[in-house]
Formats: sequence, C-alpha cells, structure tokens
Amino acid sequence: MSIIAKRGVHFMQKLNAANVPAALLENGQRRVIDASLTLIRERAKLKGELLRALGGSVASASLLGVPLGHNSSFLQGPAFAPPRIREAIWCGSTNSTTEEGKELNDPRVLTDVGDVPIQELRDCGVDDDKLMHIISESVKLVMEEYPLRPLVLGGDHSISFPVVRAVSEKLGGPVDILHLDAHPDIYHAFEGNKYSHASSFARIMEGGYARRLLQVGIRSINKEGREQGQRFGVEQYEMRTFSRDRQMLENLKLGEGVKGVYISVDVDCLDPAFAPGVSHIEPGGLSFRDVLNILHNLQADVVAADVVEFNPQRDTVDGMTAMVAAKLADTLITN
Ligand SMILES: NC(=[NH2+])NCCC[C@H](N)C(=O)O
Ligand SMILES: [Mn+2]
Ligand SMILES: [Mn+2]
Repeated sequence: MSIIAKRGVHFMQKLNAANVPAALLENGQRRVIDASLTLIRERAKLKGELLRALGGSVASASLLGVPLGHNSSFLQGPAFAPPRIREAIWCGSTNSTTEEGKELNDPRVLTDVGDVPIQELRDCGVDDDKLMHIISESVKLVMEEYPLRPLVLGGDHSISFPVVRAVSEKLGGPVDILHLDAHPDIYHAFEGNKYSHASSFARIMEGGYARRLLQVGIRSINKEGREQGQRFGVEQYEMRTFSRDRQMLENLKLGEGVKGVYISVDVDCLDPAFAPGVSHIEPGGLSFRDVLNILHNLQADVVAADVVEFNPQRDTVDGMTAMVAAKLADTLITN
C-alpha cells in the first residue's frame, strides 16, 4: 500500500475512534472531490481551447494518469506508474517522433491533463464507490473538450472499468474492446472485491458497455475465467494458439456499427523478457513487435485507450519496462 494510503487508513481509523460527526467528513470530502475534478476540468478545457485555436486536429490523445494500485491482488506498485511512464515518454534517450511518424511534441498529437489525485482522495477517506465515480467523471471531462481523446495511464487494471463506463456513457452506447493481457480479468469478484483488477471486465460486460470483447495474449486462465468468458460471449485468444491466430489478429477490423473502439493494454500481455516490470510474471507471452503489429494494423476508430499494470517497483534498474509502457502509449495514439 502507498505511504499516503497507509497514512490515510490510520487517519480514518483515528477519526472513527474519535466519533467525528459523519457530516463533517462528508462535507470535507465533497469539497476535496469538487476541487480534484475542477483541476482536471480546467486543464482539459485549456488544452481543448488551444487545440481548437490551432485547428487541424480531429482527434488528439490526451494523457490522464490514474495512480491507483490498491485493487491489485498481489502487489500495489502500479500506483507509482504514471510519472514513470511520462518520464520515459519524454526521456532524452529516445526520439519524439514515433516509428509511425507521429510527432509527440505537436499538441495536436499529444497533450496531458495530469493525474486523478487517487492517493490524496483515499487519504481523505474517499471510498472505492466514490473513487470509481471520480475516475469516470474525470474521463468524461476530457472527452467534453473536442478533439481530446483519453489515453489513460494506470494504475492497476481495475481502472479500466470506470474508464470504459465513462467512454460508453459519454458516447451513448457500447464500444468494441481490444484487450491485450496474460489474464482475462473477468472473475465475478476476485478475492471478494468487485473492483478487483482481476474483475474489471466482468463489470464492463455486466454493464453493457462493450458489444465485443477480444482478449489477446491469454495464458493464465482457469475454469471461472473460461466460464465467465462464455457467459459474456468474450472472444478469448490464448497464447497456446497464437501461431495459428496471428494472421487474423494482426489484421483486425473492429467497431463497425458501434460508437468506437477501446484498447486496453495490460503490460503483462508481453513476455517477461520484454516487460519484467509487472506484478504478475507469466512466461510465454507476446513479443513487443507482436503487439506493435496488432496495433499498427488494427482498422478502428480508437476513441480511448489505457496502459495498465506497469509496476515500477519490479522494473530493471535502467527502467526498461517504463520505456516499454511509454512506447505502448505512443502506439495507442492513433489519430
Ligand atoms: N490485471 C492483472 N494483472 N490481473 C492479474 C490477475 C491475477 C490473478 N491471480 C488471476 O488468476 O488472474
Ligand atoms: Mn494481466
Ligand atoms: Mn489485466
């Protein structure tokens, strides 16, 4: 658990012991939540105004960090990922032009509205129901500023539920989802937690926020994962048949007849040889080039995306997985 969160838990325990009036806490939390959303709103509004003044952009990725790790079933290091990913995106060792020729320094290609202050909100005793609502509202604030499209930096995979919910609600209907992961993350409530990072796609499918869900890279799945996949009609592509499925997966066309396509990339979809800085190491994964082939060749109107489960506390000393997460984020800029 993060230092701030630990302090928050102790703080709340002391408050409860002192019988502080509930109304005092609720009013204070409401002020902090409003202030948190105001900062996201004003940042998004400024970036949107600048892009509309510049002209020439119909879709522009905008980074939104969600430093949340407490819904992880094993390690909580993903809470520290967003600043490490930004550091790698702008690292002087790399090139600000992507291999597809996107110029990251052009605000019409990439902007940034900062982080949702997750740990600070938890320090004020804000519970997960409210926290997930704040994440959804933050995503909607970005989408309200045309031509911004959210490119969300996790955080553990639990954040994909409130993000996809927001995207679907804002667009007025379901999307198609391309989900790259070693895990299906579709347990009903993993370890009894409905917001678990291993249950986010159960919440998404229950909510009707996705028409199609294609899961690629799967190699850690059990009976419940398969049964839940069948229950929701999930198209699960496991690594054990990737050599057979590769041709189709590297030429996907998604989103016809729905509001758009959402891409969720769990960094552990990659083989640990390419991305050791994750909490759940599962050998036999995708190569980085496999992922680039799938994303570069995808025919879709990508309305939003996320990169999740990078754990800086497990990375190599030279920050290799931070750079992998950064390049994944760059590749998800599809405008
Ligand atoms: N988003 C993730 N990394 N999920 C990991 C889930 C791990 C869990 N033990 C499982 O059986 O699937
Ligand atoms: Mn995973
Ligand atoms: Mn996952």
